[in-house]
Formats: sequence, C-alpha cells, structure tokens
Amino acid sequence: MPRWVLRAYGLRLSGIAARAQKQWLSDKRRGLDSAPEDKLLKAEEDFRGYYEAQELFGEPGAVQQDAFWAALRAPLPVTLRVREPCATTEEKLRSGGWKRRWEFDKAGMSVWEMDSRQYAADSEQRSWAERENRRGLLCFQELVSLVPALLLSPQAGEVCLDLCAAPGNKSLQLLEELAQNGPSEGAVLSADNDAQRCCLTLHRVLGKAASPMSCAALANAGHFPVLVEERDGDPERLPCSKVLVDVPCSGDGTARKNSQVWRSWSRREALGLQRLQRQILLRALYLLPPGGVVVYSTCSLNPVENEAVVLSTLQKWQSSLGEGRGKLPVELLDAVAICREKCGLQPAPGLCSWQVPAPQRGGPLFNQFSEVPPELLEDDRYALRPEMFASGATQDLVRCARFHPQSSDTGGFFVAMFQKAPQTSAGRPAYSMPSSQIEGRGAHPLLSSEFRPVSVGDSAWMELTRFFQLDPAWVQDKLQRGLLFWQTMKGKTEPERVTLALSMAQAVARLWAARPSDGRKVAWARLGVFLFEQLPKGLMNGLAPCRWRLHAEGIYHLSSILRSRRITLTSELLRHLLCADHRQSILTEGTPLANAVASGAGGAETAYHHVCGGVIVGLGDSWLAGVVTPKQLRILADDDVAQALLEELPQPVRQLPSCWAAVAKICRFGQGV
Ligand SMILES: C[S@@+](CC[C@H](N)C(=O)[O-])C[C@H]1O[C@@H](n2cnc3c(N)ncnc32)[C@H](O)[C@@H]1O
Repeated sequence: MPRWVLRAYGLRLSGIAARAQKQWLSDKRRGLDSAPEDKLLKAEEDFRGYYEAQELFGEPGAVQQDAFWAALRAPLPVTLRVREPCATTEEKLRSGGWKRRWEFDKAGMSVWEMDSRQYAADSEQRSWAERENRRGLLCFQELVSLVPALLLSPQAGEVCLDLCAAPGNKSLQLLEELAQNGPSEGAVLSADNDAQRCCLTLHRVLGKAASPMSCAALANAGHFPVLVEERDGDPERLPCSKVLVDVPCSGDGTARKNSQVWRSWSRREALGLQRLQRQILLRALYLLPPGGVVVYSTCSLNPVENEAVVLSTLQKWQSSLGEGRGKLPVELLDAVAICREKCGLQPAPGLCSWQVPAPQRGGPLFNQFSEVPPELLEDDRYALRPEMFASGATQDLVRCARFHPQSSDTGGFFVAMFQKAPQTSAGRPAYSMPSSQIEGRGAHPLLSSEFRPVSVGDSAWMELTRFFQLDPAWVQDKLQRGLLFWQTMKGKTEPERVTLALSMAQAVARLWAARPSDGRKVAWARLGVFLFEQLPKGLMNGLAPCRWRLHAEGIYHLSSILRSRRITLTSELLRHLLCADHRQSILTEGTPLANAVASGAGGAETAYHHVCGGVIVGLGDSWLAGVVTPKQLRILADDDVAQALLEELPQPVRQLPSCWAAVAKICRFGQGV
C-alpha cells in the first residue's frame, strides 16, 4: 500500500509490515511485481538451504524434514480462543464447523480452529467470528502464541511486565489469567516502544479487557527502568515477578499464514535483530526480583534469534555475577516439559549446535566464530559476532521449546523460560528515590497526558457523584485507596473533553506512583479502566447539569454503583432503539420510551420530563451507556454491540441469552473494584 494512503489513515507501519511495504515499493521500482516467482524461488531456496543445514531434527531427520517442509507450505488453520466460554457460544462454534483443540482444555481454555479455506468460503461464520472478536467475546490467536502467557501463569496479586506488548494479545491473555487466578489485585504493565502501536492498537486491544488491572506505557524494553516505591519510608524496588519478552523477530515461523515471509526472507533480518533481542532479554533478567520468571519468545525458527540469544545472555549474566552488584544466578527452566504438562503441545527440544550464516543470499555458513573472514566482521549492522555462535553451549539448551509446524499443526515458534534464584543472605541492593523527573518523549498526544488522583473535594467529582448518585461506600473505599484518577490532556488545566476518570486496581496505582530509577517520567498511554468522559463540547450547554457521561468501557463496573440515571427498557423498546438511525429515538410525551426515560432520569424542576445528560440504559443483567437530550435518547453502542444484541433480542430482555451474559462476565475482571 502506498505510503500516502497509510499516512492519510494515520498509520505508521513497523516491523514485518514495514519491511513488507518497503519490499513492495522496491519490487515495484525494479519491475518485480510482474515477475515475483523468480524472487520468491530464490528467497525460498536460500531459506530451505539454510534450515536444512541447521539439522533441526537431528538423526534420522529426512522424514521429519519432508514433513516440516510440507507443513510449512500448508495454510495455517484459523484459531480462536473463547474468552469467557459459555454453552451458547460453544454450540455456535460446533455447529459452524469449528473443531475444538482439546489439548488446551487442560489449561482451562476453550480453543477452536477451522481450515483456512473453509473459513474463507464461509462468509456467515467469518462475519460472526470477526464481529465477536471486535466485541471481545472471541480472540483470534495462533495456538503457539497462547503458550508464553500460559507458562507465566500469573497469580493473584502479581505484577507482570509485557515489555514488547503491541498489538496486545498476550497482555490480554495475561490479564485473563490474572483475573482467573484470584480477585482483582495484581497488574499487567504492557509496554512497547512504537508510539503509534502503543497508543492505537495496544490501547484498543486493552480496552477490550476493560480491566482495572491493565496499564500501558511507551518504553524501550532494552532500557526499561527499575520502578522504585516508598515502603515504610524506605525506597524499594516494586517487584514485577513475571516478565514476558515477545521480542521483535524475523517472523519466519509465520510463513504458513503470511506468504510474504517466503518472498522477503533474508539472512540479514535475524543477524540485524539479534543484538536488540539479547539486550531486551538481558534487561528482563535484570528487572526480575528474586524468584521471578521471564519468558522469552519469538515467532522465528532461526537459532541465531533463539538458542544463540539464550546462550549468550546466560553466559553474559553468569560472567557478571561476581561483579558485586548483588546479582543472583538465573536458571533455564524446562519449557519443553512445562509446555507438555500445561497445554499438551509437543514442542521439540532446543538445539545445542547450529550454524551462523554470512549475510548475503547463498553465502557460506559457519560453525565457529574463528572461521569467519575479516570482511564479515566489519559491517556494523550485519556483522557476525561471537555471541551468535554455539561455542560453550551445554545440554541445558534442550530445555528451550521449539514448535515446528509439522508436530501439532501450528506455526513456528520458540520459547525459553528463566527463573531467578531466591534472595540470599547477601541482602538486597539499595535504591534511592529519584527526586526530580525528566519529561519522557511523547510522540502521541495521549503520552503527554497527566494522571492525577481524584480528591473528595474536586468540584468535578462532586458534580459527578451527585448527579449519578454513586454508591457512597464504593466511592469512599476507592478514594481512600487512591484508585480513582483524572486524566488531563497536555496544555489543559481542568479535566476536559478527552479527560477520563479511571478506576484502578491497587497494583496499577502502585505502578503509577512508583518512580523510575533513571529519573525519567513514565509515558503512560492508559491506566486501568475508563469510567466517565466529558460530554462533547457544545452539546447541551446550559441544559445538562452535569458535563460527564458514562464511558462504555467502564459500564460493567458502573452498573452496580449508580443509584440514579438508570433507564430500564423492554426488549421491544430496545430493539426499536437499536434499529433506529444513530441508535437514537425521539422522546414523544406519553409514549412508553418517554415514560421510561422520565422514570429513570426524571426531574420535576426542569421544563422537560427528564433531566438531560448521561444515563445507563438497562438490558436485564447488562447495561449500555446512553445520553438523553431534551428530545432524544441515544445509546452509545457501536455497530458490533448493536448487531449482536439485536440478533439475540427476540427473547425477553430479562432472560438474556448466555452469550450476552458472557460479554458482561468478561467485563467482570475488576469485580469489586
Ligand atoms: C512480536 S511483536 C509483539 C507481539 C505482542 N506480544 C502480541 O502478542 O500481541 C514485537 C513488538 O516489539 C516492539 N518493539 C520493538 N523494539 C522494541 C523495543 N526496543 N522496546 C519495546 N518494544 C519493542 C514492536 O513495536 C512490536 O510491537
């Protein structure tokens, strides 16, 4: 796609997408568009030659090699995970031709797949599944990419870091695991160093979780700061006991779902990324508290990006243990055994020897660094370095898990799992509380916004609590624990249109209050779950006594604490409203709709039968955000929510189908928040 089109849509591609785009542009210039076969064959030939030389399958490998190439050429099945399983959804999947991946049942997950050609041909299933994915009921996720969060399996109260998080699927899964394993304490901090991915895709995907335990920030994983907090007057490291580094990689394991990978595969890709991958893994180990666990993953099969990173990082870590910086030893855990036990997939063990390629296509492969000719050591970006080689490799590397496409009909993937030793009597490293904070870079307006705790005396807060009559006990508890925040955009002094009040789990509030040890300010993109937002400027000025409305994301949390502004509709009225243009309907005096609005949002002192402003519109067990103007009621639901609800509405609203109840349940992450 031409760059100007992307720019027009405010998109900046990075990683594989950017490379594919660059490839497309250079192919176009060189006229390769009309002759892609030739290029494809050359790249594939090199790919094949390289991987055959690696002897991925040991001896006897020939049969496996054939199966490997055949599987890599077969399209990947479409896989989805049901976020909150219920009988209705599972019946719909079964009758629609989806097959259950039973291995994941033992991990407590409902995972389904369908042949990709069948999926492409079945437009009804496709549009249903895609809509439910947008709504957050289902999640398209490759089987193997479910593994890292499963291995980490965060427990209640733990703080997890996802250091290369965008677009956010693994963060979403971590949040679900956290919620499943205990009440709403703990947090997942999702970080990415690409501002657009962080503020657009990651922000949107985390919005699906509507979890008070989530937060996101722009950060470079290779320099991610230690977060320091005051505990009993002493500065201490905030323990992030589970860290996921799903690093940027060449992505050659995705060849089954992305044929571009064949076409654009080059040895340089892996050689160029290895330094960054190693730096990120090293940093993750450094950030880990005693006893904590790191999972390193890539969607590549290349040993240079996998075993070589693991080996050289461990060697570097071990060699610096004696340097007196209070470092603790790190152990490589048996990811192969843990995968088999947790989800029944059968990964192959990691390699203990491999070859490193010269950067140019068809060039030689080297076993030892000493074999590399001097000219290949000079290129700054693609130079061959000692840390790419297998020298010093021990049998420990077989504990890394390799997912080859032929074993469980998956994409290619790699996972390694590390654990830091428990605290020794040598004591903890001392930290000081950074006094000043340097402004971080804010390449997106969101990143420059300010978060400030809500105080009981804030006039906007008083206006809001009075208007919606929030449950006083809930309000008192949240204010006392410092869990409610204003978000103010840069340059504004008061909470404004884009300002949101947030409710957060305690651990997220602690993350916000902690100070990065490097003195920099964390560039937060989001914290917790949005509860309220300002009415658009100019809308009902002078008519709405409160300038705040409910945010759709926080509706589950709000539905139980609002004592006022609740409008209960019958299923007929709701259907009528959902089918109306813009999902709004005229309020004509004396009609059932106007009566329902007057009884939920009434006010004798106004010229109308109701008071204008934000409302919550009742759907039996579930609720939607809405706004009442002098003459209309409008529901703030997007097309997907409206369409799904309409399909399920023939039944009376009070007996909502379990599918809709599941959506409400998903939003129950922060129950009791
Ligand atoms: C493989 S993707 C992560 C996919 C993600 N974990 C998921 O499951 O949705 C790698 C991500 O790393 C990010 N990235 C690249 N370099 C980074 C760095 N130095 N620090 C943090 N993130 C980085 C990229 O922007 C990209 O979003």
